[in-house]
Amino acid sequence: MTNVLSFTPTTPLLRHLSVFSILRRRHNPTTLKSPPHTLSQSPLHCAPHPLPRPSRSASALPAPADGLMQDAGATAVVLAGAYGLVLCFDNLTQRNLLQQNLSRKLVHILSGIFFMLSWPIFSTSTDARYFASVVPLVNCLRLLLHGFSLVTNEGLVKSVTREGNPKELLRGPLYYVLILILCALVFWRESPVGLISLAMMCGGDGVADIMGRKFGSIKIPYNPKKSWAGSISMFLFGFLISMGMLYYYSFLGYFELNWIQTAEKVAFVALVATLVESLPITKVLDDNISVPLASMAAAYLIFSL
Ligand SMILES: C/C(=C\COP(=O)(O)O)CCC[C@H](C)CCC[C@H](C)CCCC(C)C
Ligand SMILES: Nc1ccn([C@@H]2O[C@H](COP(=O)(O)OP(=O)(O)O)[C@@H](O)[C@H]2O)c(=O)n1
Repeated sequence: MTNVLSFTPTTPLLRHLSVFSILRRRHNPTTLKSPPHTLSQSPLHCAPHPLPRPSRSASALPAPADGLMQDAGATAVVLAGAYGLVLCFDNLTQRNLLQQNLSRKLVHILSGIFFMLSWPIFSTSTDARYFASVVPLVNCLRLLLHGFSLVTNEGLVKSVTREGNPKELLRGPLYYVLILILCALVFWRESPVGLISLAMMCGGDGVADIMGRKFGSIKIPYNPKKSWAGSISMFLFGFLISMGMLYYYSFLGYFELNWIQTAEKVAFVALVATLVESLPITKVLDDNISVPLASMAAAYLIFSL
């Protein structure tokens, strides 16, 4: 199998791989007629492996309806997961088993990571990304309703804000879900750019807060609100979670990676994200916007080389 990380925008958006068709392919070696493509590079789209059309029994639904059912079900499952995650941390915070700040950060870290992990359960349809984007969109509406106090939900506010002020929902958390929507729609499962950017925002920035608050006695010279411990954690966890996510998608057959090159490129993106996160610009630009956007730009450039 050619071991190259490569993507191409020229190949039309062929049928995307879903975890089921990949597992079917993996466990049915006879269908793997030829090694996957080696493609020219571009960071926007990878042409999925040539997939044989799955054989369908006479009683099976026609492909579009089948995909529609799968995407509708996946959307319901991920929506329930999102609601359950926040409810779980709400309970832990309400029972004072978890500090509010830590609860918010764990929701920050886990929401995006679980969201990315869920993408392969959606169908191979080119519309699957729109179904997946419904989840952060529903949460966006939820944050708006609660942020403007049109609806009250103590638990959500307590598990997702710093001081328990509903208006806080209209900043960090809202930008966070908007970035989830952007990455799902623009990059989806086809490109490492979205996965790496979300890993930096969720894993890197989230862990930086936890480690920085706990061990951040030595501050960064140009930003006394940030610390070396926080920034080093941002780099390390942003890198590790990005690589882990790329390995997950590689295992499922979405990417073929040259791991040495990929590690070097992801390290570069993690460095850029860490530098941006350390800047004293939070009052002007929330780091749930600056970190993922800087990561997208850096990842797009470095994966184009
Ligand atoms: C607390 C959050 C952001 C705050 O960021 P910061 O200001 O501390 O830098 C995250 C808010 C998460 C949101 C309420 C729920 C998002 C759920 C997500 C769209 C889907 C998760 C699905 C998965 C299966 C659990
Ligand atoms: N690089 C970093 C990031 C955060 N932190 C610590 O984490 C706290 C919250 O960081 P932040 O303002 O970036 O929080 P969010 O905007 O990510 O919620 C900071 O006030 C620091 O105590 C750090 O020490 N070093």
